[in-house]
Amino acid sequence: MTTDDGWGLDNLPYGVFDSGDGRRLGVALGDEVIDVGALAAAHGSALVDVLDVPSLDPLLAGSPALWHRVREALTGWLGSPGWRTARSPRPLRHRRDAVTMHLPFTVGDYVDFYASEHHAANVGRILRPGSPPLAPNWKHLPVAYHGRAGSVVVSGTPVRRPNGQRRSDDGPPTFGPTERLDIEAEVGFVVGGHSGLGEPIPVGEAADHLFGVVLVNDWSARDVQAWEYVPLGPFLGKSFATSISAWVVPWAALEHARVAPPPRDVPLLPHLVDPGDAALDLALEVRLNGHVISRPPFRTTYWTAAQQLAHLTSNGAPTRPGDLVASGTVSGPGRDEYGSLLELSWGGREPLTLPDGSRRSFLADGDEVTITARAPGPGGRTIALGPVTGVVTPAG
Ligand SMILES: O=C(O)/C=C/C(=O)CC(=O)CC(=O)O
Ligand SMILES: [Ca+2]
Ligand SMILES: [Mg+2]
Repeated sequence: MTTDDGWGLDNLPYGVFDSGDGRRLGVALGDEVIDVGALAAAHGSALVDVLDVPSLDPLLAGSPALWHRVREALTGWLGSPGWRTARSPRPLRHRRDAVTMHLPFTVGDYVDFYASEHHAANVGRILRPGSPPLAPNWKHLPVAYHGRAGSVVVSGTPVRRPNGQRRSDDGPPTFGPTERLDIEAEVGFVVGGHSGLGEPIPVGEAADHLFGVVLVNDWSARDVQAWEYVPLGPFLGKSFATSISAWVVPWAALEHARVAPPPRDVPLLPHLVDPGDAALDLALEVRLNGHVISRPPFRTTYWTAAQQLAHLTSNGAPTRPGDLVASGTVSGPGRDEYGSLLELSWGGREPLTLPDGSRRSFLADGDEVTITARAPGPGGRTIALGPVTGVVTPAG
């Protein structure tokens, strides 16, 4: 382990691992996963109640004060010399590449935003040429739809090409394997605590409800989506699988990544005016079969997590621990900064050529997609996020 591989003490992302005898909560440190339940037990800490458990759920149900206390304790224990030899009920350390990772928390409600202006404008240009790239509402509220929590899967889960109904140019629609299977590189916010029915979260308090961040690949079947989504929005074209990284980076670890969002072009209604440093400087990288195909810069995203949470509760809708709020596809202004193949191949009209000579507009069976990210940490060090990875398997 080097001190700046992004997996140092400044990060300590949470995950659920199994080293052969069941699921346990851990944190990643270097190339190891630390059994935090065993660590808390070794210190005789009452935090075993939320750490010696098979999921992040108990911690997510707690308060920001508890999240802070846990992080302080972990940083203190793991930062003290000799921690590796502490007497513990079971091994404290496992190699990260030798354990199986599971979904780290029970996903509550899943909402998918559309917060990147570059992405939304590109999609408008590709799918609705002749109309303004952005709909009239776009700069007044963060557009979103409710997704399907039950098909959120952990990184590494194979993604089967979905069947669906597609439009046909010269006859009735057909049903079969999607021919336009796409990725969407996104950032997901993991919500903790509760906000009650009828109790909107003020934009200035939204950060108190953000436990951490995952990377998301919101796999999308573009042909199914295009045919089905008028007028109610995405349904089966996006509900077959959404992959999230196994590691949840604590919100507190991203303190040094907070930056000002892009300038707002139109005045916002008061409930959406967020604090000046509410955006995050995350540099994403998307690989297809090992080759980098895009580097989306999350800091260019127009709507922040605080605005998304304020908007989604502004009608009094409650939140629950484990809600997943995804940013929507992250695209930057550059051609090599787009977060979907729809944009990278410009609607399929300009296929990508991979270094092995093969060409792609959309995904082929056997393709592997991996998204990672890095953020600035304290002292010039970095914080690693991800990976979220998945291989496409043939339709059933
Ligand atoms: O504007 C459209 O017709 C389609 C938009 C999307 O598919 C984007 C979406 O689902 C949200 C996102 O990830 O940005
Ligand atoms: Ca999406
Ligand atoms: Mg999806």
